Amino acid sequence: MTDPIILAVPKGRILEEALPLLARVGIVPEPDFGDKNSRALRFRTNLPEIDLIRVRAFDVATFVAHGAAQLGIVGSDVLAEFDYSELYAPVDLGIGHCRISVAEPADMAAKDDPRGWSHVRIATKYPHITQRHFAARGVQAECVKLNGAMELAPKLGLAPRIVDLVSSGRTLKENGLAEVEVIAEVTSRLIVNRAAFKTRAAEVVPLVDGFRKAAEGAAA
Ligand SMILES: Nc1ncnc2c1ncn2[C@@H]1O[C@H](COP(=O)(O)OP(=O)(O)OP(=O)(O)O)[C@@H](O)[C@H]1O
Ligand SMILES: O=P(O)(O)OC[C@H]1O[C@H](OP(=O)(O)OP(=O)(O)O)[C@H](O)[C@@H]1O
Repeated sequence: MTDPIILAVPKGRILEEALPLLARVGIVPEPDFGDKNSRALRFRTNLPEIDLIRVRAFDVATFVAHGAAQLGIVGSDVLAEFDYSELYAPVDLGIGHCRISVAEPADMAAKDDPRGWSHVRIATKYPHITQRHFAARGVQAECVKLNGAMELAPKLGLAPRIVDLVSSGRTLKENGLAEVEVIAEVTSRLIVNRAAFKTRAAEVVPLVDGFRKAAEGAAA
């Protein structure tokens, strides 16, 4: 028997939105998969030819790019940050809606003009997106890499501005920050390892079609 196809799913907030989508594709994971207390990392499904792994959001792209998993579900923020050439992202799944934005303390934003910036210091989990965004208009971005809680950086003097994900805007507001520029809108994508798309086409192509139909059905 050939090895099962492995689908990598992020264990954070996308997981909840991914479960109904998987059901529409006809993939029902074993019960432990949705249980945040479970320590298991690899899970069987109702389909013997498909297993799921639950990994950190940024690691979904790494597992799939290296062919350790054939498919994955990942935010377009992660794809833009890594820009892996081994990945093909054929389906916008319409889940995980948010945006990636520049923010700064609300009192500073009230009198700031982003058009006047020539050099910015930014705390972020996304240094490549940040540098590309600012380089495109000739602004030099010096990034301090953090893995979370970016919102603390301005008040504590680590960096006056941040680049982070924003959805309701509540996290910014509760930390005295204001959004000053939207860099990009974000949704989650189905990603496929390019080599697997060719070598395991008989299994991968119907799955990609299944996800496309499930995403279109949810949007209709
Ligand atoms: N506020 C949000 N609203 C909607 N989608 C979001 C939001 N925050 C993050 N996402 C999406 O979910 C993905 C995972 O988010 P995030 O990195 O915050 O999760 P996490 O569980 O903290 O991940 P990790 O622990 O691996 O860093 C992001 O890459 C993004 O695509
Ligand atoms: O605009 P809001 O609706 O407040 O959402 C934005 C927050 O959501 C994400 O964090 P998450 O909750 O995933 O936690 P994390 O920073 O620990 O990853 C993001 O990093 C922001 O902090």
